[in-house]
Amino acid sequence: MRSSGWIQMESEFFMPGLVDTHIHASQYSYAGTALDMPLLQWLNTYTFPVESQFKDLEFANKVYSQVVRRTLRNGTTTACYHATIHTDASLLLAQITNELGQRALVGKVCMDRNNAVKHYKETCQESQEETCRFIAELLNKKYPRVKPVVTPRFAPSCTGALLGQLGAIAKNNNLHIQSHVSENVEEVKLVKELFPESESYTDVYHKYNLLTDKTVMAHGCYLTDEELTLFRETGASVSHCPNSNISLCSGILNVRKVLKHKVKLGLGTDVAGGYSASMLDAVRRALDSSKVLTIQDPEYDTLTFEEVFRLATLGGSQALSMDDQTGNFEVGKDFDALRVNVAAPGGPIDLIQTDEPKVMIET
Ligand SMILES: Nc1nc2[nH]cnc2c(=O)[nH]1
Repeated sequence: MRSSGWIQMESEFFMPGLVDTHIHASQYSYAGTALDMPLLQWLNTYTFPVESQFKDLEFANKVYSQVVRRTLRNGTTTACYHATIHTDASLLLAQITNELGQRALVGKVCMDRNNAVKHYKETCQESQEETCRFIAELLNKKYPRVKPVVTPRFAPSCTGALLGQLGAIAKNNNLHIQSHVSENVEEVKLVKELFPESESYTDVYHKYNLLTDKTVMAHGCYLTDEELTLFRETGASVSHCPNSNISLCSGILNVRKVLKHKVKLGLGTDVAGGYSASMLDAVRRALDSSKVLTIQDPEYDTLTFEEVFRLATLGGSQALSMDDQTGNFEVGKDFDALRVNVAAPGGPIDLIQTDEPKVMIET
């Protein structure tokens, strides 16, 4: 066997663990609520006030333990997490993922601009110093599967000075980077106003050395051909978060266009913009979104189930530059696997005699 998606048995099979390339652990407490506003208002009204509570380590411990347990139960063996601006709570999230056995990238969020909720931001210097402390303390723990990821929240929350410092920190420590890009029309317009010298939203990150082959950017609904070319050239990837894109009425990512540009692509739940912490839900929403594009344009080549399954596994590991360790059952990788029993008593599946499991092998 060279590389395989499924290993088949009677009513049970193993499949590669699911890879969530974008999830806000700190937003889990209000997942499934508060989806009545577009992105920028939603951040100011719900998200920032909730995230500011993570200064309280007891609260952080409660929410982070719940979200890691829940995502593991949902089959997420690898997750790329946004925490909050609080270093100690972010270290706690890393500790919890390590203890519960999830492979994870954990990011202490950086933001030195926030006019709406003034107490939920750092100075540029604090953000830089606390990021360095977060990285040093986390690396010092030597967790085998949990690593830090440099996390500027998104361009509107950061000054150019902070973005530049974070680009340098990531480079000097050879670290992953995560952020958001081109999620919503109003946000793209705001970035143009805040960074008039940049050619595009993507160019803002590129200018500050934040686009590398270890960068994952969430959403990208409005990326132009030129921006996707920049992603391709730098090796940066896109995290497609269909539940969130629909729930916040942000837009619909044209996955075919991203794939045509040969940009690495994974799937994300984007809790709590996305109301579900399940990657199975992300698979379903990705298929639904693709079908909406086909309804709008019958020439649009709808994604297949097999393609979306791949995005949720190997595609995600490629997007996180972890495909040397996980994503499928290729010899030499770690065995991040889900054991699925489709005939489990009381389970959600009714097996009909003619049902045949589909065997997918990728070589
Ligand atoms: N969906 C989403 N987009 C963002 N852009 C900046 N911050 C966020 C966030 O928390 N969620």
